[in-house]
Amino acid sequence: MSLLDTEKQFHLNIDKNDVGKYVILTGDPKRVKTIAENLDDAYFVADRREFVTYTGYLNGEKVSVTSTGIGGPSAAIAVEELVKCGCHTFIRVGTSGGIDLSVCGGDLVIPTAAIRGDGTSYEYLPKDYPAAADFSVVEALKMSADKICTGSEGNAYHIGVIQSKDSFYGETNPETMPVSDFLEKRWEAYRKCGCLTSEMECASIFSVAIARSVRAGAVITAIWNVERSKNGLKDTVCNDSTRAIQCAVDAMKILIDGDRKNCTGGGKNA
Ligand SMILES: O=P(O)(O)O[C@H]1O[C@H](CO)[C@@H](O)[C@H]1O
Ligand SMILES: O=c1cc[nH]c(=O)[nH]1
Repeated sequence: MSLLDTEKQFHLNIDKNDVGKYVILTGDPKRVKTIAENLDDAYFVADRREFVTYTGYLNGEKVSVTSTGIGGPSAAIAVEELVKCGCHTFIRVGTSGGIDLSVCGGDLVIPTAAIRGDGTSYEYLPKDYPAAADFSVVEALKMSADKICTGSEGNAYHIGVIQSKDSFYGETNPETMPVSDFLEKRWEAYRKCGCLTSEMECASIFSVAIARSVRAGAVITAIWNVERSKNGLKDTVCNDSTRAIQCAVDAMKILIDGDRKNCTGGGKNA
């Protein structure tokens, strides 16, 4: 008998009765309650380490919200333990720093894939395998972003490749690092390739999802874009996740309804 054989998952302190099969993930534990307020009849489930979980309902289906903490290792643990509890569909709601000049502070970014600048994904996938988001999740997020962003005074949304990395300050203060040359050249190459924005969990989350045959996608708010100010463009700072949360919630409803219509239990192998 090991500590891992208990009914409750070792880190998240949840079991399969505590969570729905559909889960919204987010980095910040304090964002979980705010997201859960968008579910019907949401209730608190567990709070251990960086992992806070609430459960409620969308369109009558049980849906959970769980925080992953910052970075790939803890995000991978969250997805692993949720999959062990039967979860098969994940949408990450996150924040990021814009890279492509078209991305303004407050814009939404829906990744099709994440550059694997994390360490965790290398313990899951071969090094040349892409950390791609699940297409049906991307499609559902695009449908909801179309509705949220069309005709609104607010910000645009973008779909494409993003960067995941392990060091926040390696992104924001690369010039202070002994490896500044490497970091700055790499960032510039990503920018030239059209990489949209930079965050810290998608590559690991998508990689675990691929390895475990479940679906994962993300909607990320770019809270600023230093490339814009460097290039003489206006750089607005907007750290408001309201639209990303709405986009994720609406997309989850689309996925739930789609699974019901197709008479599948959801998930990749359904
Ligand atoms: O807002 P969250 O989801 O935490 O995402 C971003 O914010 C954190 C860094 O400030 C990293 O976790 C990064 O991925
Ligand atoms: O610039 C940013 C902002 C949020 N999160 C990141 O990882 N980078």
